[in-house]
Amino acid sequence: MAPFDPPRGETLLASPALTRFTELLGAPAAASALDRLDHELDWQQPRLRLYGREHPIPRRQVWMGDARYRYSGRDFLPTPWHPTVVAIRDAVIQRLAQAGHPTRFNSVLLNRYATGRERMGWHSDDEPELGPAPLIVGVSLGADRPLRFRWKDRRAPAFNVDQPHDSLLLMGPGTQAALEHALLPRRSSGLRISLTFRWITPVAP
Ligand SMILES: O=C(O)CCC(=O)C(=O)O
Ligand SMILES: [Fe+2]
Repeated sequence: MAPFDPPRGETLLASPALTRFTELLGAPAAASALDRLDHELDWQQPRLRLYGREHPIPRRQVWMGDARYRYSGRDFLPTPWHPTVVAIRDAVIQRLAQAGHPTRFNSVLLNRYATGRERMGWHSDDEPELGPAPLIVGVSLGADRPLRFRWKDRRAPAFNVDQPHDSLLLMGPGTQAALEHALLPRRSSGLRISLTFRWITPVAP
């Protein structure tokens, strides 16, 4: 496969699959999605316990979708789907289907980074309710902040993946088992909103 075959995306890593697609929504729709999400969502800044002390997370977030989820040992009820998020979700599903990855999502974590100081620390999205080999898709709107990856077994150097406005990054099965990722602080950067779509195994009520 050519390194950049637009319908199939740009292969950044073959195994596990890390694939980037650009121009997901198109310029006018992407600009209005960024603006609507920024203004219409009830952005939260929960406090999390870390090494025995509580800190507000260094960004804002909204959990959205159909499935209850557990985070830091607590159960949360997600916010109902916002129409802009439904439109983005459906564009993601369509783009991935064209690329040969039929998939579905029942939840999304939206992250809002107001400035380059806001960030997300090293982690893998490997909670049990995501299943053994989840497929997770991140959509980026606004400032281009690279996602940094590092191998858990240090088999190769860490690397950055650029996440331009209106792009989609597919983290295929096996990514969370082999790699961690982080959104590190940047000296100067404007507003960025990311949406990471997942399938959470529904828990019995
Ligand atoms: O904002 C980003 O690009 C990273 C988000 C992320 O890793 C997550 O939501 O789990
Ligand atoms: Fe993540």
